[in-house]
Amino acid sequence: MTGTIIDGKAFAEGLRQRIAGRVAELGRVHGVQPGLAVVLVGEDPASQVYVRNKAKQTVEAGMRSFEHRLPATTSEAELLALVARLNADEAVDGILVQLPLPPHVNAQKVLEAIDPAKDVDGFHPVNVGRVATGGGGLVPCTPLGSLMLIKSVRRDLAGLDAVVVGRSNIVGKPMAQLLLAESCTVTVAHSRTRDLPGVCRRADVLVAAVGRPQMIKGDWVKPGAIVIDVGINRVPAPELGEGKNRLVGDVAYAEASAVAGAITPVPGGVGPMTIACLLHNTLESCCRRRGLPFAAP
Ligand SMILES: Nc1nc2c(c(=O)[nH]1)N[C@@H](CN(C=O)c1ccc(C(=O)N[C@@H](CCC(=O)O)C(=O)O)cc1)CN2
Ligand SMILES: [Mg+2]
Repeated sequence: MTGTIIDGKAFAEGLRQRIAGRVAELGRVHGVQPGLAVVLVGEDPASQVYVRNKAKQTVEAGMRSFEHRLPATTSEAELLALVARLNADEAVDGILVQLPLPPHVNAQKVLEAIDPAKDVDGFHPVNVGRVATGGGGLVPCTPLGSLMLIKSVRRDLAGLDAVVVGRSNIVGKPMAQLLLAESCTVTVAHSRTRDLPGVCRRADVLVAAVGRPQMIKGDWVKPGAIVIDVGINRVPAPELGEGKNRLVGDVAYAEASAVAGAITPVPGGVGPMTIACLLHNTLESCCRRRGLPFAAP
């Protein structure tokens, strides 16, 4: 038996098309064009790819893209000054500072300097608090996309046992909040959890966000479970040629897909949803900032 493969690439493409339709309508009816500013500090190769893709998909959705590429030597004060300018810029509805930042910059301080109304990453404590209290804050993109994929295979999650492996501020903690809001019974597991395989085996919904290649084995998965793999790990792949790498998730996919009811692949699962949800949040912040109605696209 192989579980349903949840095609995040196709879902993200559909979502981006629906967003583009809404953006076109905003322009026609209200003369408004959402704008997203993305800030990249330094030359991290993966971050450069993500930022390029964000800018490309922003423009394809009909939004304005403002790219700010700064050298790795940029000081915290210079970065804070840029954030202040973007906060004040009426054409900018969303601000995203690509992570990771260089070690000499206090990332939390920079994230907290972003106007919560423009915080399309949903990392500002005001949005974290609103999401935790059900108050309609901007939701971090990866957990939001993961929830959309879960709900694409099962609408009603009430009463299900959900296990989130990983407790990061970016994925694990907000994911747990979203599943709790869906009336799941949520466990957040992490590196110090006792009997992690046993805890995972209880999960009707299992979200893996630990950053360890293929750590979650097939026999940790409850038969029929929905498995969401947030991991993006580059591992050596000598079979592809000398010095080559390939991407794997946090889940041992071949084993787990034989047991799961539905599972996301890596690549092509959660990853593409992250940028689609960034556009979703930019549309949402544009509408909310201007007092226009926003309904999920
Ligand atoms: N400010 C932020 N920084 C970072 C975030 C974030 O949400 N906000 N998330 C990650 C990186 N990220 C977006 O920034 C991201 C990661 C992965 C993908 C994606 O499409 N992955 C593909 C594979 C891509 C590849 O081949 O490398 C997939 O999984 O299919 C998009 C965006 C860290 N920083
Ligand atoms: Mg992400």
